[in-house]
Amino acid sequence: MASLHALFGGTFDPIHYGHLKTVQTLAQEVGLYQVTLLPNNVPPHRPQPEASAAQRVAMVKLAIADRPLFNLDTRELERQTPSYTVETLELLRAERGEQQPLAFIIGQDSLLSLHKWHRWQQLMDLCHLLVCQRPGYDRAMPTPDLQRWLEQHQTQDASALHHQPAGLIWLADTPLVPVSATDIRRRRHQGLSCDDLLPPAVIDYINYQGLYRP
Ligand SMILES: Nc1ncnc2c1ncn2[C@@H]1O[C@H](COP(=O)(O)OP(=O)(O)OP(=O)(O)O)[C@@H](O)[C@H]1O
Ligand SMILES: O=C(O)c1ccc[n+]([C@@H]2O[C@H](COP(=O)([O-])O)[C@@H](O)[C@H]2O)c1
Repeated sequence: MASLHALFGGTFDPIHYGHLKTVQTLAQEVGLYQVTLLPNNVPPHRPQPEASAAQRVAMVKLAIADRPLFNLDTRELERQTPSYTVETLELLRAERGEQQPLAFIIGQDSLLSLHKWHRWQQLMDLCHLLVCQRPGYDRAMPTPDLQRWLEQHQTQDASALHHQPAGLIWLADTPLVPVSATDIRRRRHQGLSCDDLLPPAVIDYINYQGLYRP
């Protein structure tokens, strides 16, 4: 069986240490050798990003240049329709076959609103979910039905993620990293420093491009 392929989708407006540090720890926890960053083009459930798709990808490239765990898949940028995860996973499944273990990484905030995603119940037929903790978000699901759904899929056996193609949820024990792209954009708009929140090369790019200006 091929090894577990993990994807990490996001708007990355901009990419930051909340993404990079949590996923680096997650990779050690479950044994991931490669994590593919998947920047979306048209985020389904939020206003359009401030940075263009090209700028968001440029920032991702700078952030991962010295982090060999990560690589980049720009396929969602080729679709002008909303970047529905289920559609991207269907394409990957078709390419990689039924038996390849595939995982999609999300933060706890995304898990809590997963039931609002396009065709959300089909996601578990296509991938595992690896969920990173995030400060300020409840660990319990918003309704008893959703909590039952979570418990039906949850595993505490990391090796199962590598041996089953899809259908499991791993609630990771990753550190709480109190960084969000919203906060970074707000700090920039207010003229505040963002040192320590994202890689220096990304900060240089933001300055050079005049992004998130006051
Ligand atoms: N600090 C963090 N800890 C854990 N997961 C995170 C963190 N920041 C983002 N994520 C997760 O990374 C994925 C992509 O996030 P995204 O690019 O939207 O960043 P964000 O900081 O949540 O952005 P915004 O503040 O604009 O909503 C989402 O699944 C999100 O839950
Ligand atoms: O498929 C959906 O309906 C859907 C709804 C919300 C978010 N997503 C995906 O989840 C990932 C994180 O989203 P975001 O908005 O937190 O950057 C990103 O890959 C999005 O395209 C997907």
